[in-house]
Amino acid sequence: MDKPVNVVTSKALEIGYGKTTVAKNINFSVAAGELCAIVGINGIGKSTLLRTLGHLQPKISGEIWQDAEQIEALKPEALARKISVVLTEPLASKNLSVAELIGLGRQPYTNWIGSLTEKDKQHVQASMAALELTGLKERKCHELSDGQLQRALIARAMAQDTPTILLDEPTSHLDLHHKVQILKLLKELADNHHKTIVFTTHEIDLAIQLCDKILVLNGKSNPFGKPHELIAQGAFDAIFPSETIQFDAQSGSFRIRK
Ligand SMILES: Nc1ncnc2c1ncn2[C@@H]1O[C@H](COP(=O)(O)OP(=O)(O)OP(=O)(O)O)[C@@H](O)[C@H]1O
Repeated sequence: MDKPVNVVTSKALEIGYGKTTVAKNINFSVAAGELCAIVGINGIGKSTLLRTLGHLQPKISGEIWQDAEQIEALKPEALARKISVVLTEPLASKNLSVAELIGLGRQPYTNWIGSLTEKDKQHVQASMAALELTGLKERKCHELSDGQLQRALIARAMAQDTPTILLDEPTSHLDLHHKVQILKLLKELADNHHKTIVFTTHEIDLAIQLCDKILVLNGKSNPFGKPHELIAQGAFDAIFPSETIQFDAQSGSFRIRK
């Protein structure tokens, strides 16, 4: 059998700030074509983990691998061609047009002036088309709805053309329809464009329905696996206090305890 390609792996990973540990014992492996959600309660360390995986902050201990290389061994240019990161932070300039924002995704490939070649422009156009943004390409980013801006940020990551895409809460501030739309787009990017996609979310029910893999940060063992395996292990049962919310393994969703 062929070896899986573009695998992002963590082994005994410990994350945090300075000497303060936020989470440890994090072990997972996500391959090309797989969509993986990181879930867990507020403050458990989802965003910290995502930033650590993108090498935007240092780990405390353990290992993060992108295929056969540990990410600390990658030079910044090599990292920018392997991993794109979509964060929740506000944009530095919302005065950019949608096309300009997506064009920034080509920075790892452009010359020092940042001018786009024909190939770069083709990537920008393909990303715009995939995220259904072509009709909005002249719009300024401050004129977009939250859902449209989220799509533009994902298009920028797609234009960066990295095998791995990491996203921090790509569905926050969106209504249910647009949450599902974004998650289906991510699934489509993983399936049809063979990306390795890891994102943080509070939408556990949706992640169970749509993701190939889920990492549950729970402050202890941090179970990881396919949704049905995690359901069978009871990994979702103790995420929230049982006196308020119960996980229903039959439907794979949470129920309010009345
Ligand atoms: N820059 C920072 N310096 C020190 N501690 C931080 C910093 N950012 C976050 N923390 C702490 O790290 C812990 C994990 O925060 P993080 O944002 O990763 O959690 P999260 O699971 O993404 O939370 P949420 O679901 O609320 O977004 C929290 O206790 C938080 O206060």
